[in-house]
Amino acid sequence: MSDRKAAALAAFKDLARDPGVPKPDPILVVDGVTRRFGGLTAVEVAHVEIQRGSITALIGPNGAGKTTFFNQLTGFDTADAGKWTFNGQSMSGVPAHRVARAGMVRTFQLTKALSRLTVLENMRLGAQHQRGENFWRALVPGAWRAQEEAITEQAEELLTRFKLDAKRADFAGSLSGGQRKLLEMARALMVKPELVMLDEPMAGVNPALTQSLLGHVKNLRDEGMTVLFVEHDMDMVRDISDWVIVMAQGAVISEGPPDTIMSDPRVIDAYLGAHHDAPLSESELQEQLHEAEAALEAEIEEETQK
Ligand SMILES: Nc1ncnc2c1ncn2[C@@H]1O[C@H](COP(=O)(O)OP(=O)(O)OP(=O)(O)O)[C@@H](O)[C@H]1O
Repeated sequence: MSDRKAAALAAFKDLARDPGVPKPDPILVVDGVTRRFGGLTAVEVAHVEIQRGSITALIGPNGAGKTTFFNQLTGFDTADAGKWTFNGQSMSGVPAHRVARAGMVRTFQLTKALSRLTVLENMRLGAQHQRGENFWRALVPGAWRAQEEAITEQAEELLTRFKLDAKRADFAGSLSGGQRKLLEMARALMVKPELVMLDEPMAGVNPALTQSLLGHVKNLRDEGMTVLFVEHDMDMVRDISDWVIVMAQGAVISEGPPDTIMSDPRVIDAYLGAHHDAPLSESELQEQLHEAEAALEAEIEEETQK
């Protein structure tokens, strides 16, 4: 186990499993964030803290509000109410590019427009907000060029690390599902973030690339970054997260370690209540089937005894 993993686990060791439980050293603190779409309250998070230097998974049934919450925190969506701080600095209402510049960045799925750019161009775009203001650009072209070169150099380094260097001149749209995920992660690192927020990092990834992607996510923590990710794949959640936060119907309903979180009755209720997309592994599914069969048999027996 890496030192950082051990430190992260030590930080969570004695924490209560309550929604909103305070963390020893939070990098992100959220209070009273709500988002309504017409009559629907998509997000209603009373309080939540993300521990610095850890990998935290955000899980919950479809429509629980995870993506909306991510979008609010990173400035891509507005909140109807609420406050949140990153490193003690208020981020409520701050636009996305400034949130990223402050060190909090989220990954994005490749849009159509980005697919038509090359891999290297995508990386360079990731650094967009690092650039000097246009004013200085006009006045000091030499300095600008030096910065451009530094950005390209950083992009090349990251592409090598993510084994995408051979693809640098290819259109991003030609990459496989897993390579796209690697590019999304590499692009986010262009701003040298402290907190990396990953939206479904394993979605659409071929099993051959799974381990490599998991390794990259763990590396982020081992290099001192904090990772918060939304994911439906419970095997991945168990494999890499130090702590799990569960959302349902917009609110945080439970928190806890990955190996026990799914046995929390509040979590079971939330997933069963959602009637779809329960994040069950094969063995859990089997167990649930057995339980249902046993219950049915007991019921039949009861009926026949009447
Ligand atoms: N722009 C929007 N306009 C109207 N309703 C929206 C909008 N965005 C999200 N919603 C609704 O808000 C709720 C939360 O959606 P959200 O996508 O945040 O959930 P999620 O937990 O990320 O779900 P999934 O796991 O399926 O991605 C859903 O009921 C969704 O239909």
